[in-house]
Amino acid sequence: MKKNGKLLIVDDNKSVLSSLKLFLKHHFELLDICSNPNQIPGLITKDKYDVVLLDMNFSAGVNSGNEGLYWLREVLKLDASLVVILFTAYGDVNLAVNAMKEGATDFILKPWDNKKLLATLQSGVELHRTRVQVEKLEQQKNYLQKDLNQQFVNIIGESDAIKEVLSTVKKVAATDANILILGENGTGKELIAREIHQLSSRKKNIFLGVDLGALSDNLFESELFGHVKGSFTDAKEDRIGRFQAANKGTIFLDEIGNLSMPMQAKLLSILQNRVVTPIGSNQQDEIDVRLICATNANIQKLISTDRFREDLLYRINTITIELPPLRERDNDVLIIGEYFLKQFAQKYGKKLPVIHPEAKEKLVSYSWPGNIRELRHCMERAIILTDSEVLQSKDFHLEQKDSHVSFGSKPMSLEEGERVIIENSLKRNRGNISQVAKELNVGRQTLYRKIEKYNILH
Ligand SMILES: Nc1ncnc2c1ncn2[C@@H]1O[C@H](COP(=O)(O)OP(=O)(O)OP(=O)(O)O)[C@@H](O)[C@H]1O
Repeated sequence: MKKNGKLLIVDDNKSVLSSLKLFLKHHFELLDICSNPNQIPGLITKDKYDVVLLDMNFSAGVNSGNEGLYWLREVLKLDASLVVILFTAYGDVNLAVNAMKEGATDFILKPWDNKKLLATLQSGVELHRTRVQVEKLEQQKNYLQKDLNQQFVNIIGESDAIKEVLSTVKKVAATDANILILGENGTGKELIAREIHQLSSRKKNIFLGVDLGALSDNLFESELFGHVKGSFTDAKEDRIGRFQAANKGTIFLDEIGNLSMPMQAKLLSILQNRVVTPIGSNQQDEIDVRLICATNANIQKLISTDRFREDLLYRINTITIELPPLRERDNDVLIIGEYFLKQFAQKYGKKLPVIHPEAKEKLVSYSWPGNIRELRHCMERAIILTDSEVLQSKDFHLEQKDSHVSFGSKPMSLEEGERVIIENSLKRNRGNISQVAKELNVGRQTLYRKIEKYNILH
């Protein structure tokens, strides 16, 4: 017979306790007994039991049932989802009705019938499991609701660079491999993460994004793993973490490079053990999530300066996808720009303007430090402000400072200049040494020597 359910029996009559234990221990996976109700607060923690079978009268000679009602309230304060079944030799209908109003689920009279008692306790276990499931689904729904408010966006672009990314996305989506997406701000890392989820077998389940950059160390654990009511001052109610909410789906951890070392250790242990423990609970929740991480930081540099754990990197980067900056995506600036123009013209009820060839040149030669997000804002602003059918250069307000080339106005030595040139060329050619050597017209060996000399990470 399969044992199912976790039960606590509280009764001051020790012989009642031992005969119940003898009979019920074959049916329940956990069975605790207690003859002193004052021990209840020490015994109950969130989700430890499914059902509490609670005597109504404890002090000798008192049989008003008031003690039972008092302890019923205390039990429910400790875990509101618990199923409490009251147990009394002096039961009457009024007492039963009062107890049910206070949150008891059922009532059993002594002397009891074993078969009936067992059936009542077993349905109590089912009821508790359903309550917990409903609670989780309710919170998952809240997360989903937030996600539904996100607009669905097509991935636009015809450059070789983006085509290559999309072909990798198709290959890896079907697997459950952990993926690390690298790329500057606004290059579409989240969009790509969503696409991977959409193309995976998990697409019917939740995609949950977490901006780690916005989470303090204090919030990290409770947001990701959940907490039980009262485990810290602001924990006003039980709450599931994002890992539990994303169960069977995909979790997207953005800005992973911003995670502090202690939090990296916590994340690593979760990924190794595939279980999370909410703060204040001693129950572990198994997690089945696909992990996609993203960062705009140079992870190798963070590792070499002891700011990122190498073992964590190996856990999260089974596959790495690098998103090229917009300036390296050939004509995509115009293709994506015109797509946004059309979108915003519709949104603001304007006639779709065309872009003057000179303005097109300006858009193509601009370095787009904020990438596609900046392009989107730029197009929105142009549509809002223009009354003309042709958009001129002046209609696009571009940040003139070219952040890519970091030759500032302050004096610089020849060597410093050389270093900046090499770094920029490496960025442009995404670390491809042969292309950089060709572009700078030096031999590969010379280039390697200089990279070493200037301690350039690539
Ligand atoms: N190829 C694309 N086609 C259409 N829209 C895109 C494309 N790539 C990105 N976008 C849009 O650009 C904006 C920025 O994209 P996203 O938020 O995915 O970038 P990110 O790299 O995750 O940014 P951050 O590093 O700041 O978190 C979003 O509005 C997104 O919908």
